[in-house]
Amino acid sequence: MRKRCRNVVNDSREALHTLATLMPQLTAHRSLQEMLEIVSRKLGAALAWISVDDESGSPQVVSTGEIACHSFEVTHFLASTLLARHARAWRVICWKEKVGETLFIPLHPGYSQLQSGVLCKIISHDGACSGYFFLGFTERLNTLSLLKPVAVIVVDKLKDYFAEIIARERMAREMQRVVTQYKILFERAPVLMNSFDKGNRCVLWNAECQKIFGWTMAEINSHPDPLMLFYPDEEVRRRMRASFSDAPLSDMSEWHPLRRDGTPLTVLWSNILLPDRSVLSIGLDITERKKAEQQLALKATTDDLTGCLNRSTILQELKQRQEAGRPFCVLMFDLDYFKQINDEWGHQVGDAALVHFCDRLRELSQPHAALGRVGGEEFLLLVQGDSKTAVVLCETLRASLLARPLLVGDNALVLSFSSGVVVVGRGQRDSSALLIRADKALYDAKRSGRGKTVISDDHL
Ligand SMILES: Nc1nc2c(ncn2[C@@H]2O[C@H](COP(=O)(O)OP(=O)(O)OP(=O)(O)O)[C@@H](O)[C@H]2O)c(=O)[nH]1
Repeated sequence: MRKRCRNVVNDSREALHTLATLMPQLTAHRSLQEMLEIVSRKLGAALAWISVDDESGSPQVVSTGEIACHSFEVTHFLASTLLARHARAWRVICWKEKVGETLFIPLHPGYSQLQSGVLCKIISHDGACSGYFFLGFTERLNTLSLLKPVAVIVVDKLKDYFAEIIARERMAREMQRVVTQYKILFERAPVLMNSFDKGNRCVLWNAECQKIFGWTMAEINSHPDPLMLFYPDEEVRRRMRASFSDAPLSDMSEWHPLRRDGTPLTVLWSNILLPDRSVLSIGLDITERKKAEQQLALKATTDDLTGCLNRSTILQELKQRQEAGRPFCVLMFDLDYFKQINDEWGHQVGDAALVHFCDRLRELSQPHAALGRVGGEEFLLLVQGDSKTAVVLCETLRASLLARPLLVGDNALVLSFSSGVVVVGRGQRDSSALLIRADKALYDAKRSGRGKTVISDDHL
């Protein structure tokens, strides 16, 4: 066995000297482990431990010295001493010899080595926590007659600090538990969480951020201004920085940051300014939801076959343009002999003819024109301009349908249409009257032989 170097207290002068040098070192700033090591070293103990009752029911044991001691042995040892029964704030038991036989099982190396010991029960002033403090020696206690009073004085001093140290260590463990919980929460939560310090360095970038944006934290921090990766536009970055608020989650606003592959996302962000001027951002990626909403909205307003606005949407658009008060033209189109196309070529070719007609018309229309399907083969077009604009458009469309007929196998179908035009002046707000006029002009075009455009000359 290794030769031990001890500083065992063996006369009164030495005891006093030990106490005098030990006491100033016992301060509440130290951890239990540090306290234990100092006391055990100073008093020459081969084993020292502190056992603190825990809320969990199993005592927390801190030990030091050459002989290993485990909480299992401590629990059994304490039970055998019956010290737990004593309600006094502290109490001491001394073993003059063979304490190892009480503390350890026969196979344990400490069984025969440990001869004497001092066990103290300590209850804090407020009774909130209790614990045990043990010092074990390889020498017999009757040769160390001064050890007990020294241990008693030390324990009395320690008692004052125990509650404080234990509470502090519990608090530290609790803090650690909370920090671990938050770390797991930040890391695994299915929401975007990131944080940038006041120097614009990324200090938190959770798994969801990495998954959605595609950047790792190291990649982000390799950029001089990480925000640029997500918002290349300077003005957007300025607005983003202005949105940092110290009111958490009060206003989640919609942003369109870029992913690593350059595709835009739709994210609801709440950017919380923390007291140290760092920013914690919590976000929800609503890109897919937004797309689905847009698709639903599109479906609700467009005609599935031709992609034009549907009947209710084009009529609503007509109303809005009338209310805006600016002059415009209404063109009502109807394909000629469409029934024959269906009958001769089948319904699918009829559908293709409708799509072909709308595609040609869209190509020729102004960017702000509105095209809607109001019936089977009947369409409404709203354009800026006068009757001349409308007539030119109709003629150009006829030329386009002639130049680019609908191809059905080897056959080329030239689509013909009739149209009625109404010029809408300021103050004409009755859309039903306007549609009646357009319909009448269209009917006149049909009656006069089809393939024509008639301008309504009625006045409201
Ligand atoms: N393929 C196809 N046909 C449609 C659709 N909607 C309506 N139709 C057909 O369009 C035809 C319209 O016939 P009519 O109102 O007689 O019109 P037309 O044959 O063009 O005659 P005129 O307008 O007088 O020149 C009907 O046969 C409808 O079944 C559609 O979505 N697809």
